[in-house]
Amino acid sequence: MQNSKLHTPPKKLVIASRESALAMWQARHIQSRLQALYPETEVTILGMTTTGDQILDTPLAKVGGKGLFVKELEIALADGRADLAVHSMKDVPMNLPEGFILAATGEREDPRDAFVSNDYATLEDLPANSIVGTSSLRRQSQLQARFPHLKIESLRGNLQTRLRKLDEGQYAAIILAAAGLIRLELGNRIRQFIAPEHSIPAVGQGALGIEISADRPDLIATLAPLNHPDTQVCVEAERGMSRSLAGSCTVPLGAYAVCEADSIRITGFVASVDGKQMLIETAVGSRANAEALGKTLASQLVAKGADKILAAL
Ligand SMILES: NCc1[nH]cc(CCC(=O)O)c1CC(=O)O
Repeated sequence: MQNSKLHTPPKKLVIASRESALAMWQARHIQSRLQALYPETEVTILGMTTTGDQILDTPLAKVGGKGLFVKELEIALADGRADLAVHSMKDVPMNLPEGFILAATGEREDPRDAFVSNDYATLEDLPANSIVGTSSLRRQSQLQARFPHLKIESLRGNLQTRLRKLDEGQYAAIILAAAGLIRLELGNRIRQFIAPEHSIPAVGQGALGIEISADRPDLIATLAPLNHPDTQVCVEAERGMSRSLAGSCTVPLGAYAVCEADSIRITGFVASVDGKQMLIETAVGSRANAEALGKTLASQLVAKGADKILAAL
């Protein structure tokens, strides 16, 4: 933290953000942190629409995945309209395009998936053939493994859109990330938090990513105080696992890491979409090499046959 006193921040900082309510909450959160750190700096937000926000009728797995939510923001970073972009880490591709780096990982909110329903208090209460909305293959596979009698249907759109579709009666229940609901003060919509053992979260779920152009190394010291070291190493381990398995939102895969004193404990899974094949492994290793720990976990999964499950997709 002494750094922030020693180094001179820029006079202006522009934050690129998607315009969804959650993205804007996250951008404003980072804006106020920066403003508190650097009262002399003018910190503004540049709101933008991304391709991912526009294609709402197709599951993400089919339209090309995570990159769709970050590309327009990266163009703004590259051409100097913005200095930093704030993302949900979950939406950040495993490999950033050349010329971009993650400058900081912001503290994780609750990483769990949440059960949201107007008619049922828990997943266990849903009658056979109930329609559950989610477009995440990760959520689908884990739900179907425990509740093969449920029907999963696609559900896209930002949080408000998804809640509206639930309220219109198209679904008996939907599954959302608790983090987004909590941040938008919609935590009262959560009927049940699904334990990470039952729904292993998405890589990076609940964490924030701060991306900059690799041509702006001057910003690294400016943004360093936003980094949350425990979140950073855990997300690094999760991303190491996913990267190693060439993971994206096109495959049913998840990983969740927690810090324990000097080590990290990470649990990850790979499954078939119907959840009938499900591999879950845990690895514990040093914080000092989080990415390598993720790779170790990936090789444990591969040793159990993960590559066969992934190839069959
Ligand atoms: N894929 C969209 C997305 N990206 C981040 C979040 C939630 C917040 C987070 O994980 O940080 C969501 C919505 C959801 O999955 O319900």
